[in-house]
Amino acid sequence: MPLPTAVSARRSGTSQTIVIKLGTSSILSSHTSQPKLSVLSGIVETCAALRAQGHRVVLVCSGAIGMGRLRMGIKEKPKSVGERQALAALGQLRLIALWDSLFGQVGISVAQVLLTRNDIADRPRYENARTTLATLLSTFDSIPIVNENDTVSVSELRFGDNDTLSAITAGIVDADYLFLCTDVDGLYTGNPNSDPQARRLGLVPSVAAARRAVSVDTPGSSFGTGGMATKLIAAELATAAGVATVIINGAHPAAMLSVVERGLPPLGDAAVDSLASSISSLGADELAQVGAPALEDPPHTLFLPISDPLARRKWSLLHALHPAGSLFIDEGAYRRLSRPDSGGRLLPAGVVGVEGTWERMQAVRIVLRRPASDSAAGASHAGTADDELPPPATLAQRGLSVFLRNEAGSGTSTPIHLAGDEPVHLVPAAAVLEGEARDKEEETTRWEWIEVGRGLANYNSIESERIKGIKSSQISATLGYADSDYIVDQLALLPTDGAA
Ligand SMILES: N[C@@H](CCC(=O)OP(=O)(O)O)C(=O)O
Repeated sequence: MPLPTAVSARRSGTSQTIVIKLGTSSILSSHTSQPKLSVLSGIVETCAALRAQGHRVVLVCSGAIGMGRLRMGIKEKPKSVGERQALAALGQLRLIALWDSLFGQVGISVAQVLLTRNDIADRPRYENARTTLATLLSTFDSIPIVNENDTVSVSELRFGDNDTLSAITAGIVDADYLFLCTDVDGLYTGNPNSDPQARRLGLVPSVAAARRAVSVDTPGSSFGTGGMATKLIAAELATAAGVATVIINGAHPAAMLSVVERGLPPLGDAAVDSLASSISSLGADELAQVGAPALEDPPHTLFLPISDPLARRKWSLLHALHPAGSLFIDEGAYRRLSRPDSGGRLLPAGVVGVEGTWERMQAVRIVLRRPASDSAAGASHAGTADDELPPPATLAQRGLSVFLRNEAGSGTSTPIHLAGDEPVHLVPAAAVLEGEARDKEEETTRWEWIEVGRGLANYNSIESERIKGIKSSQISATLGYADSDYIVDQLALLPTDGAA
């Protein structure tokens, strides 16, 4: 089915697609817990004005749990998952009813879109969500209001925070702008309440540079799930998809009109270059340049879209589709994949292990297994609960158990944010593949596991397990059929720091 114009006519003329993310703190008062009606009305008026200028608007709105607490008169934060999910069910209804009534005053139809990661887990479902959103925007000229489907989402299929959800939504609808509304004026280098040197970043050409410039003590979204860390992740995801990302104070929604009217500075502009260096060097004089006068009114932080964004399919593969498992590859396979003529296809011969359960055409992680250098091994294991690898004699009896951990060591969840400076390390809790006989040398090798890319599986996980390590010419004899010579297609490699 051809895509409606909202998605296909990207950046044509002056009509833009604008995603606005509203956190709980933007819509509910932290003092009274009541809806900020004047702010909500301002958002409605701003959306109406943007649409009158020919733009399309998508809202990503938090607050279901907060509204549920308000409705049920619950003062404390809910502790159990069940309570949070039930309160979200009670509150989402109120939230959407409030928006429906406010937008109804200006004749705009709104549509509720509740998503879990599962809903965009594979290519067909991702395309389905894309078509639905595009149809809502174009055919029905409405404003989709997106939230996580908190009531049914289980931890491994959660987006986790609506900053990330909004960035993924922005990628799905090919947005031009993503506005992350919060309760401060932008991204600060420190906490302006306690640090007189703290500056608001104005124009940010590189999220990585901004990350180096910003201390962890930055304010923002103190009443919601996401803080500035999740906003930076969202900015990185969205700018990689070619979406200009703006952190702005949600208390003054009309400011978004000025930002869109002004447009983006020309890429490669000298001012942008000088700001790029000022942010990364952090000198006091240079920091004074951050927050250029052009961005003072209205105050905000603007992350420029990267000039050569990832192609849509590659972006969705790396950042939106939910990987159902992992294929572990050897260094030879990784070298072949890194060649420009690899065609993004992986032969079964280079696969040394399979983990997870998936069907054909689901996304899988491509994980490089290589002997750990001493320093890398030390870094990978620092601070882990399972610090010591099991002794070699027991390895063959243990099932493969790996968890993802980023450089900051922030836990065991699977991060979807993988385009940063550092590769994400898979830390082996037991560096052995289940049921696999290892020779002495293999058993004593300490492996390092690095996610290097993602791809779409041509064979399901059971088939993949059976054909791993064999030549393509043997697939037919092994499975009784051979639908493809390749175990994975459409493989996209992550940016690396020289993993091979
Ligand atoms: N989905 C949840 C909010 C999750 C979230 O990220 O909240 P916030 O940090 O306020 O944007 C809800 O509607 O309550």
